[in-house]
Amino acid sequence: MTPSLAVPTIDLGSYLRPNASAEGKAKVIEQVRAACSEYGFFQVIGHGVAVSTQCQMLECCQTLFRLPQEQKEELSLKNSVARRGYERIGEQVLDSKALPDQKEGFYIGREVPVDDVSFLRGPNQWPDLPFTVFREPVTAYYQHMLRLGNALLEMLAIGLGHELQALDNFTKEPVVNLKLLHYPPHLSTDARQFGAGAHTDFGSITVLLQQPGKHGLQVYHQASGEWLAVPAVEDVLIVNIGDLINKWSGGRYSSTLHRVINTSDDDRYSVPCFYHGNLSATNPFEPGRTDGETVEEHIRRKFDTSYGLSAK
Ligand SMILES: O=C(O)CCC(=O)C(=O)O
Ligand SMILES: [Fe+2]
Repeated sequence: MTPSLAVPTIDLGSYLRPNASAEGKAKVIEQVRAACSEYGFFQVIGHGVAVSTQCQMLECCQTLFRLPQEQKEELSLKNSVARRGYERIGEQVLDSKALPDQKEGFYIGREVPVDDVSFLRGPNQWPDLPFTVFREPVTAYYQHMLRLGNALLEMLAIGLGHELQALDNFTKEPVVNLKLLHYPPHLSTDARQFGAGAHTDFGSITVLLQQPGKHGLQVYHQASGEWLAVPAVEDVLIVNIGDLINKWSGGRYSSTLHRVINTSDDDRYSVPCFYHGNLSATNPFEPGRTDGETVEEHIRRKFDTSYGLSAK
């Protein structure tokens, strides 16, 4: 691997701080713009999420995935119109040329009343764990992701030369989903086996929390043709562009291939947060240009393919 190549690290403090100067904000926006066009990925510090909040979120992963298998299966996402709940190992195929993913997952999103259920909107399937052990810390982390996601979208929009009002419809009641993930130790010697096969993310942006020291994420760098390892470091979150922003930015922001091989000899937990946006929104940046597909149509297609619900 070329030693100088690495996914850039950006300190968001100069943008997010309440008294941030216009100059400080402009610098962050430019760093984000440059990272999104070359890598489609960046590492963030100064994001405002306390280390203790991150640790609690990762502990929730461990507690959840250690529940008996049948208890997890009872919460299967297949029983949920809103697509909340449990995905067993091998249930998702992110790369159709690879073997099924060696990971189990659990989707949690905004809690919507039972009488208003539709695709990606509805109640969560909470596991039978004490409120303070699971639901409370997960909900607290979710609120942070919502705030950070909205701020990142502002930076992206400004970097593309748009007014913040462009985001108004798109960020109204947005669909934002956490996915708790568990990768068991990687034992297979088959080169087609990954924890998560090579894929681009479906939605707008993803903010990823990794368990410190449990490395495994690799990002494809188009210009050099190399897979770059992104280390799992305490208090560093990873941000990447999804297919929607790639399409809506006319390819100026790249939604980059990435994959996971758990290289840690141990269980690996991670929590991506997928910011999809308002389900009925279309391209907020250049309405009328691109295909007019709504967020809902796009995400439904991607979901159905990767869970084998429709012809590939
Ligand atoms: O677990 C990770 O580090 C990344 C997971 C991922 O890329 C995904 O779920 O889309
Ligand atoms: Fe991903």
